[in-house]
Amino acid sequence: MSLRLSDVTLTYPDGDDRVTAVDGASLTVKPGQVIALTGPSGCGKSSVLAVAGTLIRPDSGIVEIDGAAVGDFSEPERARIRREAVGFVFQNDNLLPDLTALEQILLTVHVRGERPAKYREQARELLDAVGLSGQENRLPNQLSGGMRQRVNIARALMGPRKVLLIDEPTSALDQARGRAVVELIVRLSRERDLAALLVTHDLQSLEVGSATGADALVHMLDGRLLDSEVVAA
Ligand SMILES: Nc1ncnc2c1ncn2[C@@H]1O[C@H](COP(=O)(O)OP(=O)(O)OP(=O)(O)O)[C@@H](O)[C@H]1O
Repeated sequence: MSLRLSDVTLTYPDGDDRVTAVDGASLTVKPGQVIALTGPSGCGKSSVLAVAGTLIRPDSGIVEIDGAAVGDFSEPERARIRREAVGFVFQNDNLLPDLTALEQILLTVHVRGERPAKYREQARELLDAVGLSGQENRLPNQLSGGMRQRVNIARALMGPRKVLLIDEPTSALDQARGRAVVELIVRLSRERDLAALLVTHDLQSLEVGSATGADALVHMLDGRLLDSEVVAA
């Protein structure tokens, strides 16, 4: 199992009190599977991603990445898992204005303390995989919104990834481009055996249960995960 949350609860301080953002959530995402998570603003979707990606320790419950219970890990070990095994795609592409598409991807290698030169070919292959071959020397302001999001996705895939966590990837895109980005995430997750958890309000782009769409849609309300609509075998 690549990503498993078991009875996870997360609270945040709220004045003298605490607010419950995630309330006993359990979820399994298998390798090659894309599970979409949806629900009203403030229901806890981003908090689920943060816990799943080891950015926040939950109050209780177990988070397993590739079979390892990461709650037992020290902070440096959790940081290593985050750098190596987990790819994040956020709503805004967060690309650095002075770096080319290829350099954006190689930056993740640099951050891991490795020599980027060794990974140039792999970074080029990733740009090919997201449909950006020939665009590697472009700066962000020379790319469209959809292309920037593709660089963002390629960057999240650099390294020995097991889990892909995606927060509202289509919010800055029109519907056709949004659908293409979801299709891309689904295709790459299946090809690379990644467990992908995708938060979105954009239900139209998901095409749940179709060949190119998410495998299942899980609704969230007040910190709780409700039944999923379609669950792939
Ligand atoms: N750092 C924080 N400190 C205190 N409360 C927080 C913090 N982050 C989130 N919350 C609260 O936790 C709850 C869940 O927030 P979260 O951002 O996970 O929801 P969401 O479903 O992702 O919302 P949105 O769709 O608007 O991004 C909300 O009540 C929110 O106000």
